[in-house]
Amino acid sequence: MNMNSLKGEHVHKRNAVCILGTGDFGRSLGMRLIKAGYPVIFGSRNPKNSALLPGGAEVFTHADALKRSQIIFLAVHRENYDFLQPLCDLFDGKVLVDVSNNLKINQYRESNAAYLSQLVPKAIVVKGFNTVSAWALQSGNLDANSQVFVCGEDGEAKHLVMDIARSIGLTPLDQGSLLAANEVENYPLQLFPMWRLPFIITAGLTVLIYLYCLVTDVINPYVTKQVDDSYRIVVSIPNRVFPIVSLILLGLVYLPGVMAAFLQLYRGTKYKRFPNWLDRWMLCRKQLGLVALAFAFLHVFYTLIIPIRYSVRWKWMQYTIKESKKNQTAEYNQWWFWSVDLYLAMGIVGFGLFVLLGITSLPSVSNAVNWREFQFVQSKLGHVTLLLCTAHVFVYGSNRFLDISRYKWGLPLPYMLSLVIPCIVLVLKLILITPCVDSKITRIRDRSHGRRSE
Ligand SMILES: NC(=O)C1=CN([C@@H]2O[C@H](COP(=O)(O)OP(=O)(O)OC[C@H]3O[C@@H](n4cnc5c(N)ncnc54)[C@H](OP(=O)(O)O)[C@@H]3O)[C@@H](O)[C@H]2O)C=CC1
Ligand SMILES: [Cu+2]
Repeated sequence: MNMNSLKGEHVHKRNAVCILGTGDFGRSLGMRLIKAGYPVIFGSRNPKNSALLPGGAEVFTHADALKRSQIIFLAVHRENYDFLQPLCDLFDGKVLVDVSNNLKINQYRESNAAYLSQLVPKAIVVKGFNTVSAWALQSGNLDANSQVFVCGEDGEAKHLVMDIARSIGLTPLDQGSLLAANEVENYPLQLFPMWRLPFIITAGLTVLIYLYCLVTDVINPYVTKQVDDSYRIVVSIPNRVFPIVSLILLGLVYLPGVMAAFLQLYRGTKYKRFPNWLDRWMLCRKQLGLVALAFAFLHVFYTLIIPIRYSVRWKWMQYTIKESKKNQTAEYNQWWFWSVDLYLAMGIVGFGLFVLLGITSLPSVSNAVNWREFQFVQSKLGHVTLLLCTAHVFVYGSNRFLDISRYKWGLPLPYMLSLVIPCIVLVLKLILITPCVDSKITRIRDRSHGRRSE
């Protein structure tokens, strides 16, 4: 009749979940599970001493709790696992989830989950949930870090655990067999794991290109002509480095996607794992994109201040004085007007789309759009952004190349390097969207689907 009775019915459909250990993690997980409608049964060394447990949960001794449920979360530190040995027979055919973390990377020879499955051979051990903190579970603050890695030998057991994860608002990711547990356990101990590669690439590119420009723009004029152009260190050179690095990074965001599509095309199936490096690269695309966006922002700000820079105004003044002394005006150059407006416009629109891409990658926004919308924005719009930004840089540079008198040997090398990866991506993408190749890919994906449902 009313909502409560409906909810009550819903609750009855959920299977009871047992949690061994009433510490921080056990309690937080129990609270979330109860909110999601699961009956929760705690197993504790002191069942009477349980004032802090979430309301609605029941507490028993370990043995009694185990008898009441088919799925068990073990919220106890690895060092204390031996209490399970006498209870071994109660685990027969049950799913046992290992959520434990260690204090150091590779602290033990075998993963905690492997150790557990030796200790309790009758249980079906699944590793998971160790990447969420008790605090995040309790506060419901899962937006930023809702990913949980799950691995185990038994597919059905894994699905059960992944369903539970989903029902409490987490995003489970299947990592394969229990052999992956080592990696899954090391993950939370790494500092910014997804950011490491993007950070190294960005820092490397930035330093190299900066140094190159330093040599060509400051050191070379000083040594050969005794001209002191050292003021370029603070604005001119950074404003060349930022767009170049940004464009290279944006290219690197979309390169693994097109490479993966070609790999599928070559293999004729999409159900074969990608090589490890490609997987890793794909996983840090978002971070690469966000760094690229930050650099694009810097480029925009540095460009906006150009008119108020004293060095620039001084040069304009000198130019005007020179022209008036010669009593002549510069020629009216339509091509020049057009190309400057063109690259500025492409830069603005490209930057606008880039910001849009950044916004849609925020978890709170991507949760609000459905999968197709997200795919559309990130892939279609992403490649259009890349196209516009590449064109922006290309037209900007060709301006200088066509006018040989402005040609400096400092500009071309980093500039041309910045165009290489984006152009490769765009050409490959162009091939991929031609009707003939596109239909081939669709066929591969459809055929794979068919095979899977057989
Ligand atoms: N805290 C966190 O944010 C996270 C924790 N984890 C993992 O969850 C597990 C539990 O962590 P956490 O809750 O923080 O730890 P706590 O120390 O808060 O709780 C551990 C619980 O284990 C039980 N316990 C302790 N010693 C023994 C023993 N000798 N024999 C049997 N049971 C024992 C106790 O429950 P009782 O008194 O009821 O028997 C105790 O409350 C760990 O493996 C940890 O790595 C994973 C991700 C995040
Ligand atoms: Cu620019």
